[in-house]
Amino acid sequence: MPVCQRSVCMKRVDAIAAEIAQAGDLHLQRHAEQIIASMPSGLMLVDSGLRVLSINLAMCELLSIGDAAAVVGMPLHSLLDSDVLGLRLKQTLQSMQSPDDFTVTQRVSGNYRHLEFKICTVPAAPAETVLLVMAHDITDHIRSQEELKRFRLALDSSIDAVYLIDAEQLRFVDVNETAIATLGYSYRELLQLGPQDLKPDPGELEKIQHRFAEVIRSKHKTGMFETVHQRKDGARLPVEVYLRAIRSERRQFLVAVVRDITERVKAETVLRESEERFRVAFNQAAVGLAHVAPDGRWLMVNNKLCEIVGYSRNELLNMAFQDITHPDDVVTDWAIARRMTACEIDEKTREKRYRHKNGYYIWVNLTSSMVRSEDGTPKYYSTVVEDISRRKQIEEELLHLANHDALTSLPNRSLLLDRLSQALVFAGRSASQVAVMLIDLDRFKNINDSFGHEAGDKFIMEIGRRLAASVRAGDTVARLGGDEFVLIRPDVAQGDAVVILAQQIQEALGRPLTIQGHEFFPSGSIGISMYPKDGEDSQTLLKNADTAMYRAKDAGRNNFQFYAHDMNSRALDRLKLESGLRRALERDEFVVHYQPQMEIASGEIIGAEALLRWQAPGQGMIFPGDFISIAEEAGLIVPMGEWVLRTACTQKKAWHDAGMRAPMKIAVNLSARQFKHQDIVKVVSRVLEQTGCRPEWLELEITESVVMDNPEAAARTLQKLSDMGVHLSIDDFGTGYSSLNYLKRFPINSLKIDRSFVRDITTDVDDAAIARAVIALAHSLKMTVIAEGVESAEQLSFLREQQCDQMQGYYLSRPVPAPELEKLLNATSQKSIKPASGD
Ligand SMILES: Nc1nc2c(ncn2[C@@H]2O[C@H](COP(=O)(O)O[C@H]3[C@@H](O)[C@H](n4cnc5c(=O)[nH]c(N)nc54)O[C@@H]3COP(=O)(O)O)[C@@H](O)[C@H]2O)c(=O)[nH]1
Repeated sequence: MPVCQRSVCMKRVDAIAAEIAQAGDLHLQRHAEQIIASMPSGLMLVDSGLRVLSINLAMCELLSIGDAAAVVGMPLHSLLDSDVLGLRLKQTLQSMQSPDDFTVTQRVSGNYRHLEFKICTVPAAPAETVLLVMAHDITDHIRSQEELKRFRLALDSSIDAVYLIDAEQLRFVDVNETAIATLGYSYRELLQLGPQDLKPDPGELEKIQHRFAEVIRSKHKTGMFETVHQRKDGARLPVEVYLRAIRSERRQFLVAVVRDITERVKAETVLRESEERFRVAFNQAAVGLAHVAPDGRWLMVNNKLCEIVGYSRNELLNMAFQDITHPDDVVTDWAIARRMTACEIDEKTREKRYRHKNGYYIWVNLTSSMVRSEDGTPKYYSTVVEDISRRKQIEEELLHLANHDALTSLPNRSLLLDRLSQALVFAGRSASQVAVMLIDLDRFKNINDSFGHEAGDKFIMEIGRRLAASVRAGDTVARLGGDEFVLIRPDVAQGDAVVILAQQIQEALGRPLTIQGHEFFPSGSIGISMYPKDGEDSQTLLKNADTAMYRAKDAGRNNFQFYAHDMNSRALDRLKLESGLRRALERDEFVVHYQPQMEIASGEIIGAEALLRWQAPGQGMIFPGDFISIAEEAGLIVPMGEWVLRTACTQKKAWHDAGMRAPMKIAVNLSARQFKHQDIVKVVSRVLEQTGCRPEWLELEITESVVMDNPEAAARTLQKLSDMGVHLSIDDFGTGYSSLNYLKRFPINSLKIDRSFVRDITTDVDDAAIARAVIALAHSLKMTVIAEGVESAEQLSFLREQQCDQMQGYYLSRPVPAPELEKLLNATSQKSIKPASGD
């Protein structure tokens, strides 16, 4: 029952008692009984013996009495669990004064009920004292009081300060114990204050009003912010405030739950300071530092790393590590990354290369480890980068010093032996030869003795330069000391190549040399040993080359000697052949023979190939197979080739002018060296002009390797020749690169099926298939196709069946001198081809 309602009832108990007293005889007073019965509160009259005189229904309900009449006259204690009421009634009878209200707990139907009792004497009954007992059920009231107490206790126990704020007055209406403890004000003091009084900073009132208004207007009526409160003692207190707007009794309140965040702010400050310290240390570290994402992107880089790789921070943060890593190192980096991701390794240190922004590579020593989130997911690689370019450079310089001769910078003995053993291993596997040349300068001691060591050093340095310039990539020139040099040529196919090399070395050494105003004519004695013939290990080969070198010295210096005698005689033969070739042009010892070419369908001779022969005095006819390669290597092919071209063009013009039966075109072979080292376009146009031969009468035969060496340059040259009207043919087709791509790009008129395919064309299915394919290919590219080396009717018949356009070979005629070709043309019926005589 609410407090006010109870007090109304309790006031009325006196009035009721007075009313009853005025009625006179209590026992018979019907009026008094009526009054009691009609009251909503529990009422009963008790006599001085504490027996029930009268009881109303409300009291019966409170005491759980079923029949009111049955209890009249019964002692009061039989109706109640507690004897508190009895005691109070006795005290009242003794003192004749009404006691204060008191509460009795009565068990009713298994539940406890709290009853508030009021006792009053009925003053108008002198003969016998009668007491009026009034009771109310205050169980609900007590329960809600307890709930309120519990709630208050909970509120006061909260670690957060809680304020109930009157939003209009901006005053605290209530606060909890924590608020009191936190701020240092008493409860009363706080109720005199408002939220603005807790703010140390000026202008806070407006801010608070504004913020409160926002929360009140907001949909969820809540808000949260951080601020600083000031305690009573002036200390500042960082807080986090959760606000909720509530309305009660038509007034607007705000509940503020305020959490002290001093520790959190301290922790954040510590963290911020720590991060700042880390940032400064990270950026100013003397080594490069970075965080790299699992996909390789740079996430964080310090100043030193930027300095090492030459990129700005922003540039790097838009790149990945692989963008600036040497291609050879990227694979290793990813392999390590994979192992780290799989937790196989925690950390890895390695040396690798980054490409500096300026394009050059730098060596770094890199240590990386993986940083993972709490659940183990890879977050980033933490990387430490140290620039070791200088160290690497020093290492390289030391390595160079350890392996090279200080005067000439050529490899020294140690590196020479290393290279030689590598060359021997390779040659052993590929069944090739290795040449070891020991070069000893002739009379070098005289230079040293006569002109001093400075001149001697300059002399040696120049010789070293000349030797190094005379060799090709893959060769090694080393200085053993003094005036001794060694040259290694790996992968030698033929001994002839070594002879040429020895000649080149002699030539290079022999060029006059001026030092300190004196002219010298250097020369060297060269000893040559060959792997595997003259030894299978480095020491033996060097020893034998040394022996051969002494033989060269004995033979009068300035010459070369092979360790194996048969090589010397072969070298001698080759040298003889070469010097013979050099004189052959001047001495007019070359002749050109012509081999006719026939159109298969018509049997008509439509062309002839010009083929060079050498009539060396006393040696009979020498065929190109024996001298063309030497002429190529010695560079003699260029004047020889031009001579053949001129001779063939002159012959063709002569046949034409004489009105004779003659082949329509003359085919001339062009060597690779001619094609590359001569302005062949100029040579051909000059020869055509000088001889009067028409361009369409001339066909130039080139091999696949000639054009494939430098396809771009070859395409330009061939186009110019083709534009002149000269025919172009690919010789020995199928034996070289056979790149079909160039066939489309070059202005080629015909393909020549190599005679190695024609030889077994009727017996070997593969050769037959190749021939068929070449014919089909040529036709599809609108080229004519000619088969060379046709020696039999069967071969010709096969080619005819396959619609090969032309043929050339002994079956028609061997290459013959011009007059014989003329005879052949005149004598032979062009429809009935018979083998003809020739060389
Ligand atoms: N750069 C130059 N190369 C030239 C020149 N003259 C010739 N050569 C090249 O020398 C190679 C050998 O030529 P040769 O000894 O003259 O042989 C040619 C023919 O005699 C031979 N041939 C022709 N028909 C047959 C045959 O039925 N059977 C058979 N066994 N041999 C035959 O083929 C050679 C022609 O070949 P090709 O040039 O490929 O058409 C040779 O590679 C010549 O090219 C020159 O002046 N400059």
